[in-house]
Amino acid sequence: MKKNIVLYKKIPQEQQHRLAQHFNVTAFDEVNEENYAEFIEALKTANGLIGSSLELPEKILKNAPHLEAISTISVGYDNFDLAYLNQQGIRLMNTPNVLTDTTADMLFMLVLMTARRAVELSSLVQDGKWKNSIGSEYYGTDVHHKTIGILGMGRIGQALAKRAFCGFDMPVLYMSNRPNKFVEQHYQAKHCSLDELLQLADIICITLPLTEKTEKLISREKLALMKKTAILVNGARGKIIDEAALIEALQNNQIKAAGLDVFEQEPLATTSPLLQLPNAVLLPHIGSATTETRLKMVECAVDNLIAALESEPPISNWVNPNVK
Ligand SMILES: NC(=O)C1=CN([C@@H]2O[C@H](COP(=O)(O)OP(=O)(O)OC[C@H]3O[C@@H](n4cnc5c(N)ncnc54)[C@H](OP(=O)(O)O)[C@@H]3O)[C@@H](O)[C@H]2O)C=CC1
Ligand SMILES: O=CC(=O)O
Repeated sequence: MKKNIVLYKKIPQEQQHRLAQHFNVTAFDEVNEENYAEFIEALKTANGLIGSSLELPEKILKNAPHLEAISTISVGYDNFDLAYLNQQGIRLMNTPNVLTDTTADMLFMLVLMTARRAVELSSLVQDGKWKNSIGSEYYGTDVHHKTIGILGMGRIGQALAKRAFCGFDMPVLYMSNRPNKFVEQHYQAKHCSLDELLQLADIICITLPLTEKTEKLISREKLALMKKTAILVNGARGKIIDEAALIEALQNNQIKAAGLDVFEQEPLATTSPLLQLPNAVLLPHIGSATTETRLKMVECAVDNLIAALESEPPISNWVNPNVK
């Protein structure tokens, strides 16, 4: 007999068809206020879940007493309570690797956009305000040969270090749980403490996961350590930065600029002071958002769910393999 699964994201037809060959699928393009009760009802018989961009804490998953596996279409899994999943014996799978290069490309784009003031200057053209050759008040900052500081030297951190060192001749500093021989040998990267990195780097990029240890890691005190000319780029999770403190630092020109793909609350509120700041470049969480990569992520997540519900371990991309 087929197992029951709930799909809570719109995915390509072909991939939904693959799921339907293996499972009874209850599908939601997204979960919202209107279909929330229906979603909770579907959880009651669900053996598996697949989707992304939804907080699924214990109080929601309690409605799913038969749940065996969750396949998230993302590499990050901070929207789940891992301790609860472990306690309940629920397998969690994610989609690492397939999005690494695309996310690193986006991060480097955000570095360049922020340093070269791309949004601000593009709007001059679009608003018909480009009348003369631009003056020094609009000059940007060089990126090549500047020191990049990377927080978290995992898959995306390494791909970013490669772009910075090989493409832009940038000395690389990094902060990670442990030294990484590969980046030290190939990109001459130097392992340092968080405080050292914040004091020395010209461009600081966050590629850490959101955990209890990294939440608000970039606090008011840490922002105060950065150079006045520093650029801060976050392509990981918004809650790693104290956003109110960052807004103040940008308003007071305590640091030069920030490039943000992620925010404490998403979508960003239309009342956020960040929207008024010319020295903030804001993107709507698009790290992996290319047609090719999003398709690979869905394919990977579908494979993961089929394996999690139909195979014996070892299973790829298993976040909590301690759960049998
Ligand atoms: N903007 C977007 O659209 C996207 C955002 N992301 C975000 O990027 C994050 C990173 O992805 P990825 O590179 O694949 O993940 P990885 O797990 O490969 O890399 C994370 C790195 O951070 C290190 N780390 C974790 N906690 C700490 C800490 N407290 N101090 C220092 N280092 C730490 C890890 O070390 P160790 O292995 O020792 O724990 C690891 O090296 C994801 O978790 C996700 O949140 C990812 C894709 C797209
Ligand atoms: O934010 C995206 C992810 O894959 O994690």
